[in-house]
Amino acid sequence: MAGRAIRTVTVRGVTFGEGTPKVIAPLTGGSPEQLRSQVDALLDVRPDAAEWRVDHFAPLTDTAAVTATARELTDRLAGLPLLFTCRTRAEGGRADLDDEAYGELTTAVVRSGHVDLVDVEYRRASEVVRRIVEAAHEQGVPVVASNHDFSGTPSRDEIVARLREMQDVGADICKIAVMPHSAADVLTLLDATRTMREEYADRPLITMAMGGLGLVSRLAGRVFGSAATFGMVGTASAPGQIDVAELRSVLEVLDRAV
Ligand SMILES: O=C1C[C@@](O)(C(=O)O)C[C@@H](O)[C@@H]1O
Repeated sequence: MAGRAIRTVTVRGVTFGEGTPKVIAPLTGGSPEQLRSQVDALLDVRPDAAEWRVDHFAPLTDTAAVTATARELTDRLAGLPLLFTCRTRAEGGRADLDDEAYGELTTAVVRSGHVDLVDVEYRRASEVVRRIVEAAHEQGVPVVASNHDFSGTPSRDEIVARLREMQDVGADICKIAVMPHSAADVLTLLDATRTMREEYADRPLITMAMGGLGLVSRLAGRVFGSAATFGMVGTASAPGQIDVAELRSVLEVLDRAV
């Protein structure tokens, strides 16, 4: 698609920002055992990357346990990139952490060297965001800045403004998820993605409208400018995700046509 030249992001041989949108599969296990069996299921369908949604993990505040588990997951994923995500309640996740605790956990895991990419909710306290981004970049870990609106869909200009703010805080990839209540909302998300990609983005974007109405936005990244899409292996981490295998086959159909 048309657009500005962007700085692609490559981790473990997977490049975000060129070619077919990359498929990321979430791991939502509550214990190391559950996570192990999710990884095994995920390896069978080979997404491009895995996301550890640590907010589903029971000993969330035990940094040593989280870090040890990150290491185990990375080993077990056998070369598949791992995105570390602590999704707070404010953004639709389960982590009941204040901004300081969120920052401490995320920074510690990044510094451990056991994750390949890190999600940072860019609307947490600016000092906390700055510290995580700095730690990640010192460690050579690309930052996926994120924002989620589970209640509705902001205007096109507001979505674009948020994605630009993410670039300003030093994100390497900028991600936004919104909840549509109409087909017009889905179009708003897609138009914001296209506008950002064509006019302002100098790095990869990941965007989606959630829920059944928004599913089309999870499939059409190649056309509108989203570099990745989340697909599930058994358990979804957000409404509207479909199975990795189905997702891949639709992406391939679209890819052949574009
Ligand atoms: O940010 C996102 C996107 C997401 O919310 C989705 O809608 O697919 C799923 C989350 O696990 C991930 O962290």
